[in-house]
Amino acid sequence: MPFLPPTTTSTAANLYRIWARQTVCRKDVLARYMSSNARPPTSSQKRVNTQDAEEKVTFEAIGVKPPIVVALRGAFPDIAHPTTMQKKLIPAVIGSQDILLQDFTGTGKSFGLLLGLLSKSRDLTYDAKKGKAHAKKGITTLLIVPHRDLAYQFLHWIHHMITSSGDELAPNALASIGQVLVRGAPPSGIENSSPRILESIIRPSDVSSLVDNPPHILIATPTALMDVLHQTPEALRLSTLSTVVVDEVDSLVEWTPGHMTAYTSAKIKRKLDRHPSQLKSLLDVIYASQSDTAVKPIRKRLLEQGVAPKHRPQLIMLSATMRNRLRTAFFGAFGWFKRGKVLKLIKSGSKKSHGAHGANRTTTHHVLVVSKDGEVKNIAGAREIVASNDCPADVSDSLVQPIDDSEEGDDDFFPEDHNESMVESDANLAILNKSAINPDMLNAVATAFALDVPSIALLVLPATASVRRAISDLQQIGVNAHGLDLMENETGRAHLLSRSVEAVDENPTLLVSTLATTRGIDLPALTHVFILGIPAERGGDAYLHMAGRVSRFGRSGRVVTFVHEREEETIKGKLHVRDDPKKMSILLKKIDVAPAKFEHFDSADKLRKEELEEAGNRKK
Ligand SMILES: Nc1ncnc2c1ncn2[C@@H]1O[C@H](COP(=O)(O)OP(=O)(O)OP(=O)(O)O)[C@@H](O)[C@H]1O
Repeated sequence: MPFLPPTTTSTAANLYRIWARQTVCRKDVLARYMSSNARPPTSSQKRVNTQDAEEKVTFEAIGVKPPIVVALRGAFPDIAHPTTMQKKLIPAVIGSQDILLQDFTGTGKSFGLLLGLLSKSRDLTYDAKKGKAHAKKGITTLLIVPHRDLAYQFLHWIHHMITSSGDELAPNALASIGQVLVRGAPPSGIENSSPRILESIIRPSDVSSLVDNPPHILIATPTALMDVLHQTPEALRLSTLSTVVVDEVDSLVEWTPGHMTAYTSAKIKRKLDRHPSQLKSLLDVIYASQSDTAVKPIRKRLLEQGVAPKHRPQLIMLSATMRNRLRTAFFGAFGWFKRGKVLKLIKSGSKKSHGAHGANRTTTHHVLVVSKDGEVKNIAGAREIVASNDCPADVSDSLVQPIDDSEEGDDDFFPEDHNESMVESDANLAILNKSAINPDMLNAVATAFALDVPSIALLVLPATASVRRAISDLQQIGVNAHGLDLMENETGRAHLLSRSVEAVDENPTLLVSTLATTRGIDLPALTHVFILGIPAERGGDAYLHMAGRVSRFGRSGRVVTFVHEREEETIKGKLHVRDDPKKMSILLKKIDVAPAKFEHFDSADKLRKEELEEAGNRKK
């Protein structure tokens, strides 16, 4: 639905404000994004470019197979050279060494990983003990992801590469390279996908294509994999695996947080032992040592059936955020990695392109405070934006370095609940059960969206909110809102391959999601992330992942968080204070981010009145 001047009076003031100000400002907005994303290279970029040219580093030179390079050039012409990190990552992926990779969001970890995986030998498995490779037929790589949209994104990248020559794919051609295994009923919007994509997405209840046509790479969520392991383990044939990858690994494992009493720590450990995460159960089957009695029975059964791996497959784990304690646990408590045998590619914390904690310097961060009567203001202390000639972050200067164990931070957190499907299966029930969002907050988002977004933005809701309901509420006030759900929703999918902001969209799109389904998602044309409320649990890491959907690979972007104003309430004579602006300030400080003023809400009333009058005059 396009923005139209409203005719009713109930929310007319707000709607008019959105519509009118959209007309006034959005052309200027585009100009800003176009210029910020098309700046001349900095001296450091020139230096890196010259260095790369001198070294003549090509994807072929680091081991990517020639047909993959041809497909890459056809599908992604702007991806010309590997980055510094990819130069180390790709050869190691193609080889057989275990890898632990931590680098900033949007630096090409997942993409580089995929190029390496596609270049791995299909029919060989490496026996580290004998130092020999064996011929085999089966799944080569298990690529484990936290949610189905990320699985879909990987499949989409593969599909785009192999179809870029324009040739129609033969049946099963994509499925023999990559298949996606996820839970849930096939989403209703999926039928608009290519038939090759459709036949490559399977459910645990029907894994016949895994048996008939085992893919080179199986992309799956841990829950779906465990379903298959319980029901039809022979379909997975873990014995043929040469590599297991866990993307966004810190979102999939649970571990005992620090800074607590021995008693509490032991209690949590007991709980985690009783109810391990799906990923832990799965990796224990593949990597547990023979002495581990807890997992021995399952392994024994699978070994008897000939479906458990006899030899240890290569293990690769990656994420933009991995705390020290977790990395240490991979070697110690979990025992999945062996000390001294892992290639550790760990971000350097370069303050030039990223803050100490990894927030991208080409992102502008804003916090808007919404009062009880719907007034929206910048958070106290927000700095003025100074027009800057700073260039976009040079992804090459996020250097990979040996592990630095001095970055101990606040890791008192537990993993969130991973909901594979963003859109609830029973919509009505979900709408009733999940909490509605304060209309003033949604109005504030709609206003910021209308004023500042040229083409596409992402709204991330708290885990407790109903995505469907928010979409419906936003649509009612004229916002072109859709679920991010890439399988379900063609609107989101359409943006997977758009490379940049090219025009003011007459009717910009607002994609709506929760944190659990935004990790790792790459929508190159995205310029804005709107976050509703303070990121709960692991606040800093959660914020970095949400904010990391923009400013990817040197682009720029804006992140706007909406919080309620400070509230005080006296209950039974006791004063209760909820100070979200203060909490947000503390969170941003921890990750080395200083909020800037969102200019449209600056000295609010005066500016707004002037702009509205101007818009009104133009309309007459
Ligand atoms: N060598 C390259 N040259 C230019 N662009 C690249 C290169 N490698 C990757 N990209 C682009 O960078 C973007 C981000 O890639 P990717 O999703 O792999 O990042 P990531 O580090 O995995 O991010 P996240 O931590 O959010 O998962 C993609 O649009 C991809 O096409």
